[in-house]
Amino acid sequence: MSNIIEVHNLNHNYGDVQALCNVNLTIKKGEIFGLLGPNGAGKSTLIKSLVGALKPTSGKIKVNGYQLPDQRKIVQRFIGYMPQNPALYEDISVEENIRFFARAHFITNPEEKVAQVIKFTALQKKKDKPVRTLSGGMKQRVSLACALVHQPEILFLDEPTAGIDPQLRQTFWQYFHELSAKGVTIFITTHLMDEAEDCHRLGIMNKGQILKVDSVKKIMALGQEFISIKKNGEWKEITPNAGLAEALYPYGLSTDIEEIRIQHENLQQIILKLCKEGDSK
Ligand SMILES: Nc1ncnc2c1ncn2[C@@H]1O[C@H](COP(=O)(O)OP(=O)(O)OP(=O)(O)O)[C@@H](O)[C@H]1O
Repeated sequence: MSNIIEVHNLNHNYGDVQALCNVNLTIKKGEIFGLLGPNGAGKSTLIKSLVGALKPTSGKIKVNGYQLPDQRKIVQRFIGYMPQNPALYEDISVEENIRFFARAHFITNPEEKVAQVIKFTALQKKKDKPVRTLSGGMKQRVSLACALVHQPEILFLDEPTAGIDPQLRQTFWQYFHELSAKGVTIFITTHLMDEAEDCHRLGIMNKGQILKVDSVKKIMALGQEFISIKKNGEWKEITPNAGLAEALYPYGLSTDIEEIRIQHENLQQIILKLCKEGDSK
């Protein structure tokens, strides 16, 4: 798969705050890439730089071969961006909002595309309602429809499912997988670990730096195993340094061992560990 996004030595300062420190990253065409990290890690700043909304302090960004921010007018034609807070016109209808975004992209057959995206995001029943009358989750759905109406090749989603119910989250992820299967590249930030596990690759960010980029499987493999053994009604925790068999050997297989539980560190714990390791460097 070819690289659709290339970031070299990217830095961004807001006055004294260094929000991005020497970020290097490549994103492959058609992948779902998840960017994770604690609050203030720099995720939104990176997304805003990648959509051409922020001028970097230094470094290079290439999206589909075009340089940012200089060629942002061209880049913005084939990318979609769903910001963290929906940027919608509250007093006009759902359909008029989507039409506005369609016209802003000068697409051919705007009415056809508006109708298609309303159907895709299942907004038919709400299309005539003013946005201000919608719930937060519905507004997120409209925001997604606006980001999709010009059929972008790359979709940037900044916490698209924050504050929405599990059913709608599932629907959104169904859309993301459908789009990815059609070759759309998806760059997403999330704090939700089940969503992160649905991505093809993950980037872990902290304090403006990318600490790790790898497949979900390889990042999960960084986790440790913990063994809990219940003997005579009491639990004892052991952390195997070598193999499982070696860790269990001293306990034998006697009948007074009532239960053995083996747990693997979860993604959240692995991310926290990577951030802590990064802090101590
Ligand atoms: N407009 C701004 N002016 C000054 N500092 C800013 C601005 N926007 C962000 N920052 C700072 O830059 C750093 C990175 O912020 P950013 O919003 O990119 O983080 P984030 O990882 O997206 O956080 P969150 O998970 O809370 O959305 C933080 O220290 C933040 O306070």
